[in-house]
Amino acid sequence: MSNLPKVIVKDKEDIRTNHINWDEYFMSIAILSSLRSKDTSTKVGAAIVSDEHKVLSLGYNGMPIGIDDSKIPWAREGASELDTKYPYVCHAELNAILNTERRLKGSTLYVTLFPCNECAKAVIQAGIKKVIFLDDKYHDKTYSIASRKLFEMAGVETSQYLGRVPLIDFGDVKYEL
Ligand SMILES: Nc1ccn([C@H]2C[C@H](O)[C@@H](COP(=O)(O)O)O2)c(=O)n1
Ligand SMILES: [Zn+2]
Repeated sequence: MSNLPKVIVKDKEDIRTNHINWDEYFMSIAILSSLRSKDTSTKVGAAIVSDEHKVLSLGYNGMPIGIDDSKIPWAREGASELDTKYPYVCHAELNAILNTERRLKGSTLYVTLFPCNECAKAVIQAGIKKVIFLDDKYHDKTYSIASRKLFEMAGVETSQYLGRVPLIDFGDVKYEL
């Protein structure tokens, strides 16, 4: 039996419906990347893409390289902030920026969660010109408001992805909206 995916398209004659579009393709890659994250509550994935539709880098939220992530808490709350994940975890967008030596000027970031202000600063400094995000669950948090201000002032275009998302199911790890 073949392990290749069976090709199912609605209309084999219609060139528009028998393949996914660029946004669907790159957001799907960001979603798939998010499933690499060990965060038990929010898995975030990011893909940085050139204006020629080439993938320049990928990332997901995780502990910094060389840090034994089984020794760091993944908790959201603890006796002190030091007992939570927040001071240690490296965000998906920052990882994607740091995971490449390629020039990112003029590129587009696809990310499954709207960037925080720290990542927004890194996005701007890297010369990324467009951010396409999926979820915006922290829209009213101060760091999201600051991100929007920073992006606007720096001329970084942002837009929410409202297209189709893939069904990814590895059994024990799956993506659900
Ligand atoms: N744009 C973002 C926002 C957050 N993250 C990471 C940081 C944490 O690992 C997780 C958020 O956890 P929660 O507070 O929802 O339990 O997502 C990121 O990578 N990029
Ligand atoms: Zn961030």
